[in-house]
Amino acid sequence: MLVLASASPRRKELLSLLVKEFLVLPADIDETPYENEGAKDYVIRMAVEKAKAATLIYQGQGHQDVSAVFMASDTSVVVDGHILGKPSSLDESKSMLRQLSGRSHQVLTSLCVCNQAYDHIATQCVISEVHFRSLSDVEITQYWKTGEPQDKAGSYAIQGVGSVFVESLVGSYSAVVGLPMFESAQLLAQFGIHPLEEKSYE
Ligand SMILES: Cc1cn([C@H]2C[C@H](O)[C@@H](COP(=O)(O)OP(=O)(O)OP(=O)(O)O)O2)c(=O)[nH]c1=O
Repeated sequence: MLVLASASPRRKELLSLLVKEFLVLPADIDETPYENEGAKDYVIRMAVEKAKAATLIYQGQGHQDVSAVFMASDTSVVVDGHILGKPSSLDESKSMLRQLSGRSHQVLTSLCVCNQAYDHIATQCVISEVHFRSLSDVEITQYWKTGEPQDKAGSYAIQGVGSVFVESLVGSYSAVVGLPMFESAQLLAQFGIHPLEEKSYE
């Protein structure tokens, strides 16, 4: 059984394109970066912690499948070395989007796939470069009212209305949305999960 350690509907939707059956177990972890922690180290640590937390929940639920595979991811927006998570207020959203206005930023999405014994842990970090046009304060406030920025890293969604801010993207679109498809397939293959070889597609 594959277990997706995530509360993100985007991740569930994207993974369902690769794997027909999997269990979703959201893992609640402390997402505070360590002091001076680099963005790449941070997103990888987050994915590993989410995956490990899911193994504990899985075992606590009494599942007996020792061959279960766990997968988790983390997406952060990085500008001038600052990690932007999800905004908790309009003020925070304004501050984030003003920082992103009229320039480029990076979106880092990590992946962790592991087994229950943790003797096989595969990780990866996908970095994409996104360029925003200049944003006015009025549209930032209007955007907040759409409800879209609230649960998104950096306070925007490239797959939603936020797409009107995005002048260009160099990298992986699916990674920015929350789950890098190419890299996910590669890591899952290390654990014997091969999307296009599943019999259910025949
Ligand atoms: C930049 C960007 C982020 N996002 C989302 C992806 C992630 O769901 C979210 C970043 O927060 P995360 O902490 O990576 O994920 P999450 O809390 O939503 O889910 P979980 O930790 O349980 O897996 O922002 C978009 O949907 N579109 C975008 O363009």
